[in-house]
Amino acid sequence: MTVNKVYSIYYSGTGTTQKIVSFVGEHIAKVLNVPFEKYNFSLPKNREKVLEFKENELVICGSPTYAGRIPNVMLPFYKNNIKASGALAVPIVLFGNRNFDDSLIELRNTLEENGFRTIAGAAFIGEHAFSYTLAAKRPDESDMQKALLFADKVAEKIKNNNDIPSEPIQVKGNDPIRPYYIPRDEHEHAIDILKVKPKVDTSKCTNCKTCAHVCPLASIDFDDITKYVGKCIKCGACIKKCPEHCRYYDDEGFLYHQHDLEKQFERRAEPELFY
Ligand SMILES: Cc1cc2nc3c(=O)[nH]c(=O)nc-3n(C[C@H](O)[C@H](O)[C@H](O)COP(=O)(O)O)c2cc1C
Repeated sequence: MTVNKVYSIYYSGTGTTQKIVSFVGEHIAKVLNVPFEKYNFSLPKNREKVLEFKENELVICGSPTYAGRIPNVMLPFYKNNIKASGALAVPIVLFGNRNFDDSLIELRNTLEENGFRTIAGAAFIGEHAFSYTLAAKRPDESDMQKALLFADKVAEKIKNNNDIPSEPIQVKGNDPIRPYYIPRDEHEHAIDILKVKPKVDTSKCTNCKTCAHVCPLASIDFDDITKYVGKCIKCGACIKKCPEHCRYYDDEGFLYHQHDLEKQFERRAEPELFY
């Protein structure tokens, strides 16, 4: 099997998926001495086309873990717009130090259903979109070392033709895939964060409109950035990319869940690599 081009494609609200998936793709391309291209479909205008990959191409495809799965609003793009006729693929998920549950296996299955042959997979850890302390500043130096090792293993596998099995890569996760993870309060009652949206501290806002530009669902009103014209998926892009740090959550249930995650999942989760 020869690979003549490597792609990194991803949705990434706060940039952690982008960091790992770009690095892995770029490194593999370097080792194989072939061209490399990135495709970021975080913004709606980049989710309009169908991407088709040929047999001699390798796609490193990334997604953050949301509620233990691929983000449900992005799933249609993963399912319908990333197609292949025998191209190789490597699914990678980024999770916020709790668990990646079934997100990796869901991404693997989706790629296989779309005509890819998955040859490796990985789950890395990224600073949690809801928090500045949970997995703070990850992926860090140690994670990048593991990403390097992983990229080398994938490149090696491609170079040694015989290592490419006909079966999908075995990864951790349940199949059939479990329902979305539900946050719960101290009485085990479900916390509904669906309608929660960040607020704006207008005393700090300079109206630069970064938040409106980076929203993956284009849900922030350009004329009045305190207003929403669509759904909020709480991806954290508007909060973490605001240069003045003026967007925040004040919903009681959401804050309970955030603090609960920070308390319960303080331990350091490590990347899991499958190759
Ligand atoms: C709506 C939502 C749900 C999430 N659910 C999980 C989860 O189930 N498990 C987990 O460990 N992290 C979870 N996270 C954290 C993200 O997986 C983590 O922040 C990831 O690094 C985000 O990737 P990005 O920077 O590419 O957007 C969730 C984040 C969001 C926004």
